[in-house]
Amino acid sequence: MALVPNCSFCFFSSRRRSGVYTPLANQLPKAARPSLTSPALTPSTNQALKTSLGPSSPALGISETFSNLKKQGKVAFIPYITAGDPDLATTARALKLLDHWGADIIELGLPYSDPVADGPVIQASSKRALANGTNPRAVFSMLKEVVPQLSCPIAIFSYYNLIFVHNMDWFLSALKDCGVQGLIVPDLPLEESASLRKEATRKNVDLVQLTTPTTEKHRMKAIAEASEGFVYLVSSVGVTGARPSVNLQVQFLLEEIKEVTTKPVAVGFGISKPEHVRQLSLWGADGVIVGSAIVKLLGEANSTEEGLKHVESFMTSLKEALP
Ligand SMILES: O=P(O)(O)OC[C@@H](O)[C@@H](O)c1c[nH]c2ccccc12
Repeated sequence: MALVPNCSFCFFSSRRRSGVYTPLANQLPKAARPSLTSPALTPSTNQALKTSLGPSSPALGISETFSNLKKQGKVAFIPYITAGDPDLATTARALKLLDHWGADIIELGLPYSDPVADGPVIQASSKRALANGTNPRAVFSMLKEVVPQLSCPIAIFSYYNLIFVHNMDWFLSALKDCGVQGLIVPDLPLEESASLRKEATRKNVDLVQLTTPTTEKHRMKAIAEASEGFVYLVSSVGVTGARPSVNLQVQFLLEEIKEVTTKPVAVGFGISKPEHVRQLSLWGADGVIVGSAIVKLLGEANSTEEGLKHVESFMTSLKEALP
């Protein structure tokens, strides 16, 4: 199904029993974080470290992150994972490791029962997370503990219905309280986003807007003007999911969008190979967003350890292809 920003979806999510987030075991400052294979990540070491650690320096904002990277001639690497898949303790650990492995911004998805813009990999991931009771409250309580230890900003990814049923003011206050800096709502068309934009601005949360290959230029301009933090350029029509190659149209879409905005533009959908990220950076993308390929590695591994190790080597291969 094409992601059509000017079509509003109406979702009814079934309310879930409240998930519980157990306290995070491994709290390590960025500098002290060994790779996954190191024995240092044992509960007893982490417990000892836990008492001595204060919060790391607060993460930069999303816009600052992009401007710092631009000054260095670098492109932002933005991984997406689904919160609660396979559980929130693993998500807490994955956030810290993605940060340690060089994520510049992390997109954290709230699992939802009707993810119409998602392909099978993220749909399955959401299903697993919902099955273990993951819900926004549990995710936010996990983030309250983890965000102060990250050096990269977090952007929450949520379908609009989850915001609607939890009350917009509560939802955005909760984001602010746990230190989340951005929000991406793929099924909220620009024309229907005024109140959410107003609330997000009040709470100093960047509401990122999305533009697609089918977006008319005048509308692309309006979307870019309304977008905070960065503009999300969806690379291809259809749903999320790794693709063999990058849509060649993206080169022209990037040229077009850069004629109408100076805001950073990050490209997502289908990115899953080093040659994809290399090509996008040559075409002028300010960031690349990788979701399904990472979610698949995590979700299909025999164990969490194995999944995280696969993600580490996959992420390293993509980061090496970026300037
Ligand atoms: O999964 P992909 O093809 O790598 O695309 C990024 C995507 O996962 C993430 O940005 C995202 C997850 N669900 C979405 C729904 C719509 C737009 C974007 C998304």
